[in-house]
Amino acid sequence: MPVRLAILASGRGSNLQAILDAIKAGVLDARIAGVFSDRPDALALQRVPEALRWSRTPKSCGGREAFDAVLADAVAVCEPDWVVCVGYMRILGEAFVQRFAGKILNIHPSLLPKHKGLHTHQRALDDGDAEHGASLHFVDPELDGGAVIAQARVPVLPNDDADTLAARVLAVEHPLLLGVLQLAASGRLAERNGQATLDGQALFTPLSLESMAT
Ligand SMILES: Nc1nc2c(c(=O)[nH]1)N[C@@H](CN(C=O)c1ccc(C(=O)N[C@@H](CCC(=O)O)C(=O)O)cc1)CN2
Ligand SMILES: NCC(=O)N[C@@H]1O[C@H](COP(=O)([O-])[O-])[C@@H](O)[C@H]1O
Repeated sequence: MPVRLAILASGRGSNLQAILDAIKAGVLDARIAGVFSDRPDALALQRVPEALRWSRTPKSCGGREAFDAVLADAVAVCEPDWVVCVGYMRILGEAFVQRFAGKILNIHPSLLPKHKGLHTHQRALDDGDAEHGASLHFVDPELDGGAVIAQARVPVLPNDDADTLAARVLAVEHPLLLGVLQLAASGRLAERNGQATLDGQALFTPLSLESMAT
């Protein structure tokens, strides 16, 4: 039975497109139950049929807390097995996180716990990091503080700027996301007591792209 994915996105949706392509290719046993955005103009919304799109602005809902509640109700309607944040640029409130506890995943463009938050590529450059990358983690109320499931690493090159580095990271985000979603779809992934577990065993170090490929 395909797992039901509720997608939260605020932007162009290349990670969503990677999910759609994997489903179509038959390599991800999942279906998109809905795409939810805080930005009605998000290109991610255009990647799915209109019936799967939902968008409101926090302002139209009367502020952040009210928006989170309306969003949670809308996500609940599609009865997701997993809620997947792919470039969703709003911090989810505690009530939302608790309502979907253990089911919310996020892809973050840094090697957590380094560079939580925004502008991660420029910060990696500013810090002179030799490598950078992406993390796939469970979402908890703390921003980018949830248990890390998997990471993909890329070198920082001498002539990099934030855009070239972001492009190199994005290229590994897609396989990282799909590798973790395949584990989720096969029932092997879970969050227990704030820890990521695979086949019931706690993950003390994040999975790598290579380890998920085998
Ligand atoms: N409770 C949580 N919510 C979210 C998490 C999380 O780990 N815990 N991850 C984020 C995604 N994210 C980084 O991966 C992230 C999203 C948004 C922000 C942020 O500072 N947003 C600002 C608004 C920014 C804007 O409008 O452009 C804000 O919400 O005030 C930082 C990191 C998804 N949610
Ligand atoms: N803090 C969250 C964050 O910055 N997420 C990042 O937004 C981009 C979305 O790209 P996409 O819309 O092409 O999938 C991705 O690089 C993702 O890591």
